[in-house]
Amino acid sequence: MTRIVEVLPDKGALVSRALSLVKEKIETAIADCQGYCTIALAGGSTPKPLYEFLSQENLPWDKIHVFWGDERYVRSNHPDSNENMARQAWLDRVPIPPDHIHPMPTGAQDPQQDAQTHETQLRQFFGSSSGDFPTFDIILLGMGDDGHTASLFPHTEALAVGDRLVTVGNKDGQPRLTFTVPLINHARCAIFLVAGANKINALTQVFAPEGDSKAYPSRLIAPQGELWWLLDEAAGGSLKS
Ligand SMILES: O=C(O)[C@H](O)[C@@H](O)[C@H](O)[C@H](O)COP(=O)(O)O
Repeated sequence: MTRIVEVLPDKGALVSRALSLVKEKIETAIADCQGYCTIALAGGSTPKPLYEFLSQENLPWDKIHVFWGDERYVRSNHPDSNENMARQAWLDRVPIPPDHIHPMPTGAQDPQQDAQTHETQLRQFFGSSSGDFPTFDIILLGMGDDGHTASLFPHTEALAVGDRLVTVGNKDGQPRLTFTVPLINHARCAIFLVAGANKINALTQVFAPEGDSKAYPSRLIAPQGELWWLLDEAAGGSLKS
């Protein structure tokens, strides 16, 4: 794993840097790999402006496949849905083929069943048999002020799932669907976008040489390729010293 940390002056600069990096990684994936790019999106508030900027780009949309690294267990038209946010901010505004958009299913009223369904969908897309882990070109991640990422929350069972691609996360008793740690760690490139002073403590714990990964699950993220941390000064300024 190669870790790159960039601290940007403010959130606007972070989003601009993220745009240039994501565009670069998309173009590299299309050129270097299989002729298309697979990108998994993060939810939450930080990446939304990035998605809005991506909607204004002229990218080879027919060579891009979009997935989500986690999803709240709500209908896709719910205001809390990560799919809904990304479609409104980006995907509904560009000519990406509809079958290039691969949302996590949440309609079975059974999170375990939907997690298994998406696992099957991923394995079919990547042609990967059970036991191995497909490689996403890009996985975008946020980090909560508790150190969670995707829907891998502190001290939950999802952190220990090592034989699946998708599992059920748990936030305060509410189910979510999430990529597992090993799936994220098989990525060519994982990119954290973290902004705001409320993330200082969690970042300090995640970057500490020693620490409790169960308490700060973002410590578990170590992709086989590149791990990028794009931070604003408010969140990551103290890490520079
Ligand atoms: O579904 C989600 O909410 C995200 O996947 C989650 O992991 C998010 O990235 C963090 O909670 C940070 O959220 P903010 O970007 O809003 O701080």
